[in-house]
Amino acid sequence: MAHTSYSPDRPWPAPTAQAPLDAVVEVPGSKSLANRELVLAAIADAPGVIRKPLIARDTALCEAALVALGAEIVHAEGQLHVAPASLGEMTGEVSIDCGLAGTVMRFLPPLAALTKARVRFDGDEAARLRPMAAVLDALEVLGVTIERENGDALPFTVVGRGEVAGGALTIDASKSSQFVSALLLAAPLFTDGLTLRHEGAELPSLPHIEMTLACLRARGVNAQATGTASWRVEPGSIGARELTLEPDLSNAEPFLIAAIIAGGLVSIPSWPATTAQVGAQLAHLLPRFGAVCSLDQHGVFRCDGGDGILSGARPDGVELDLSEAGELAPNLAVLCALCSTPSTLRGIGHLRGHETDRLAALATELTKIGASVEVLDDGLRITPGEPPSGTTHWHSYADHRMATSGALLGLAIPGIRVDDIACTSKTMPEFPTLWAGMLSRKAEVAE
Ligand SMILES: O=C(O)C1=C[C@@H](OP(=O)(O)O)[C@@H](O)[C@H](O)C1
Ligand SMILES: C=C(OP(=O)(O)O)C(=O)O
Repeated sequence: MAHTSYSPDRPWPAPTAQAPLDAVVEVPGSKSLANRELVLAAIADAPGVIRKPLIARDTALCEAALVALGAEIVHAEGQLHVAPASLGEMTGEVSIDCGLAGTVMRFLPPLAALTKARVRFDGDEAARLRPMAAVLDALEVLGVTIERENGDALPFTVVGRGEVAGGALTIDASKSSQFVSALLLAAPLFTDGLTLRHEGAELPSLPHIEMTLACLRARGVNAQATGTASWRVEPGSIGARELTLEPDLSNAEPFLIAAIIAGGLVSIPSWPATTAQVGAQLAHLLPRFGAVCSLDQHGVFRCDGGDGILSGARPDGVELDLSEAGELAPNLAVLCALCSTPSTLRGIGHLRGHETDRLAALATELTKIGASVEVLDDGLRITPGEPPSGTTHWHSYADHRMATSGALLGLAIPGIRVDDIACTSKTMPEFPTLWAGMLSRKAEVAE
């Protein structure tokens, strides 16, 4: 897999923006769609094809896990061909590396439960801190044996019996919507399907659950929300598909925000007219910071940052509820630190269980660049300050969105060094190249 030559020992000098931008950025495929479609293709009733597949660490791990469970996956001429697994026939000892991918550690255990194998899951050191209880407890309630080595977290072994009865289940998904998605994705193969209910403080990232339902329905599965926090998936076969992956709209975010900081225009082609991706919310989130956003009939999404923050035109701070769009929060937090007045981001307490504790990480790193950050129960209060001169070491915490946040700050603040830009390979190995390409395209400045 493509990696940059930067590493924690060789920090990435984040480039500053020298002029307003005029760039077209082709963003690779959606991680969330890719790993849902990979999982569904691997348990479908016939072979399928994914065009424009995402080639990144999270998808590579998902593919390897599905192959370990018996699927056949072949990359050929920019397409991915998937021959489904016969889960019920799989026996023996299987080992699955989840890396740091939430979608792998949550989506794969219910599939493992449908095998007759012992499937051990582990991942990066940081992955062992990510919440898993709701999926593990749910599988146990459904009669699956889980051998736990670390309490509620990775590593653990799923001991499959070749079938899962399904039926009615209540879980607490307040720490991650992926618990709900994980169970819904496997539910058509449960003998009685699944009637699932969330009971808990809040339910984050609702659009990601809607994405799961949409992916299931596109394959002929009867999958519905039956209330604001309840769902029903009927048992039955999962249809095979040939599909083209949409670009990752959440990974478009740092490029679009770059236009707000540097000024000028950033365009993203192939933006879907309708989509289940939460990144579509950027169309109304970015105008809160003064951008003008539009989507034309050819599928080009444009973010016009006008003169840009670098010209001295700093937008007012914002009050945002990001409970639906938590994955957009780190890059928006950076933008808040460059505003003229304080901002509050709410609805994102669950970011403590993401790739790192993102609330703590953002507070620590933004403080280094002069902001005052208060960590709230469910978010962050960010008061902009005076950036230091000299070098600032921006720590990525192995988190791709912390790394892109550092790159964004570097546009405005000289001397930012991102310690691990290569961790963007989790969902977008091309990030450093795309970033450099974007910055090399400057707007014509009228004399
Ligand atoms: O299902 C998915 O693809 C995702 C769901 C969300 O997780 P949480 O509900 O844990 O925030 C999101 O933040 C993550 O980036 C991807
Ligand atoms: C939370 C994220 O990832 P994951 O799918 O690993 O949960 C993310 O990409 O912001």
